[in-house]
Amino acid sequence: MFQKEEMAANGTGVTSPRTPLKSILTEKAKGIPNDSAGTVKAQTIEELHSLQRKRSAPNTPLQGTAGAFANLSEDERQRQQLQSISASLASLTRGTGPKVIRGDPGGGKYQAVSHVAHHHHHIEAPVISVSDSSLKFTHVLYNLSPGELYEQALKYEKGSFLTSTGALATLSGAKTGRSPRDKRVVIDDTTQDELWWGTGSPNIEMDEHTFMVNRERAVDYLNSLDKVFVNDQFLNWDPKNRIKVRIVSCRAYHSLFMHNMCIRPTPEELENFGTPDFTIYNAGQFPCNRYTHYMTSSTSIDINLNRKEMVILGTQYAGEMKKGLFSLMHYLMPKRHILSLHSGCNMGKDGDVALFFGLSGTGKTTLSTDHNRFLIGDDEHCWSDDCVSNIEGGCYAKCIDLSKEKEPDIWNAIKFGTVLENVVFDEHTREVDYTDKSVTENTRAAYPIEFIPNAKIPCFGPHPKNVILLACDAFGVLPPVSKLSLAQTMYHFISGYTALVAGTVDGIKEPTATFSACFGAAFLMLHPTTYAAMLAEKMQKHGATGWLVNTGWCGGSYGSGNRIKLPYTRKIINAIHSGSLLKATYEKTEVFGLEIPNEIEGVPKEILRPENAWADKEAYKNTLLKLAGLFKNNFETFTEYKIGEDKKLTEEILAAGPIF
Ligand SMILES: Nc1ncnc2c1ncn2[C@@H]1O[C@H](COP(=O)(O)OP(=O)(O)O)[C@@H](O)[C@H]1O
Ligand SMILES: C=C(OP(=O)(O)O)C(=O)O
Ligand SMILES: [Ca+2]
Ligand SMILES: [Mn+2]
Repeated sequence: MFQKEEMAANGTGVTSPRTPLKSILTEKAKGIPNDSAGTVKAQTIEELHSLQRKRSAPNTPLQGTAGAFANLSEDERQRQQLQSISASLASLTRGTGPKVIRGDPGGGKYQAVSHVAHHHHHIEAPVISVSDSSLKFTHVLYNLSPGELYEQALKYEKGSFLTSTGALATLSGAKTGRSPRDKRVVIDDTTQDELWWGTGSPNIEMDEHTFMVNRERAVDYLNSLDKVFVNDQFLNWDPKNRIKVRIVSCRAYHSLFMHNMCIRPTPEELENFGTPDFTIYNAGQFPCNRYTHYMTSSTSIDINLNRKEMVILGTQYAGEMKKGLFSLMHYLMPKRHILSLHSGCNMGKDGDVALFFGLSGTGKTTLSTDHNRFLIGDDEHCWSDDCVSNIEGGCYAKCIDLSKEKEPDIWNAIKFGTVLENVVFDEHTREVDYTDKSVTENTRAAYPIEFIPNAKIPCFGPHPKNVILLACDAFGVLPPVSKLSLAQTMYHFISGYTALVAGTVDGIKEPTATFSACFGAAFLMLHPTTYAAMLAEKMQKHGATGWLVNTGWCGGSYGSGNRIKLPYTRKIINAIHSGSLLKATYEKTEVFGLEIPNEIEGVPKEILRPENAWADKEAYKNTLLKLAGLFKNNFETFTEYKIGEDKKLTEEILAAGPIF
């Protein structure tokens, strides 16, 4: 247990008061009044420095003997917390192993506390490194604050820098995006029947034993380190359906990223945190063993629903943690009859809520972050019988070509506390060049949602009125906006289309169509029709209107046309929110059968109808038919499925695709 003498011996406890030395006055100084207020109370330099940092619970462990009563319970709390963390990190196949103690090995500001119940004396951190892992100590940096994490990153992690606006610039290493091919899900008696496997599914199977092999590898790696970061946080703002998550990681960057992205507990909530519902072991700096069964590269992201654990090896891209937890929610929430959504969400002053679905880069974050509306969340939500709630506590915005004029709220959110991934900055001024793609095109900013001035906190709201499906159509044939019937909404939701221009190689780049069921197949755990049926039911019940918005090209495909200007898309979105677009007159398009409004205030009439915007009408028609064919091929896999109990709706959905 924790003992006072040992604390004093460690240099951080109380020392016996010394008699201050008498000051010597020189002849010269005699005329100058003694400014007693300018003398510090500290007796030593260490003490002086310790005064600089005000103690606070719960992130900074208590030092000294302030408040005997509070101290006791704090010790006990810390002991329990450490027991829980070391249980998390225990090797499950060996009797002995590294021990977890609290604090930073290098900092000296943290107090080492022995957690091992049967050790009644304090054990000091080893001075020499020992090869016997049972003698090894791993320090836990538990729920550190952004300031503490900045210091850790700047001091120990190469590639960490302060930018001119106070953000923490980091590098995610070799991987600058997710590795969906390296994702594995444990197949067991339960998941075999419950989950979506096979063609089109993101869930590639792995057996329980292999999961344990990777888990052991991750845990051993984490335990071999001098320190690990532990975040205990929440998912889902709906208090009835909150999930407790623990993230064990090796980098301050990862800890700060999750601090920003998950919901941050209050000190009281942290005190009563208890056992997490799910734990991530992020040993991303360390590769998996490619000779292990099921491994096809040195990266592996493994989910075990039965053990409520996720293991990350061989990738430091922080988005894996965020989207791994999203996959978990896609499993847990439908079990509670709650629909999990890959969407942004915001609310107007009158309480009208809109959802923004779309694949990566289509505008969920950009368009849900709207200065005239309250932001509920930018990427992951739950729709229950009571409300729509954000799963996360932060946003993850793309930064490529970010401009202050077009996206002021995101721009201003990039300040102290924000993690800026893989951006390039001026070595001297530390000003970020958002146009620079030298590291990657997928540059990102992760910030707490309250960095957006009009965030709706707590992040939930009433049932949605509008469901906006975003597609960045690089073919340039989908209209900038169309109103959808329920069947059309379901057809496009299940299709999950977008077409981006991949790569930055010189020469002409063909747009490539991507179809991703429910606008996020990569994160689905159950068959897409499960989610689709729930969406249809909810939209019907609450009378929500579906819209298809093309945030991509118009007047031609990528190369000849241009991307629709963001201010125009914002005007379109405003007309949806205000209800004015619902009252417009419409005309139906051929092939896709989409209802296009005849006019929208502030948007040039000629861009509303794609064929009018294209100079080459024949090229337009050919491109349109090409895309329609791609839609048809993609939907083939779904034609055998029923969507919910409503047979009529299923038939309507099948008929709601392109006809040619
Ligand atoms: N018309 C437009 N509508 C939406 N986004 C646009 C438009 N034109 C350009 N963009 C850019 O496209 C990107 C959309 O990315 P983002 O909102 O992060 O997508 P998501 O959150 O869906 O992954 C942003 O960089 C944004 O500036
Ligand atoms: C973080 C991601 O989300 P998005 O690109 O949709 O913002 C991702 O897909 O890796
Ligand atoms: Ca996403
Ligand atoms: Mn986004």
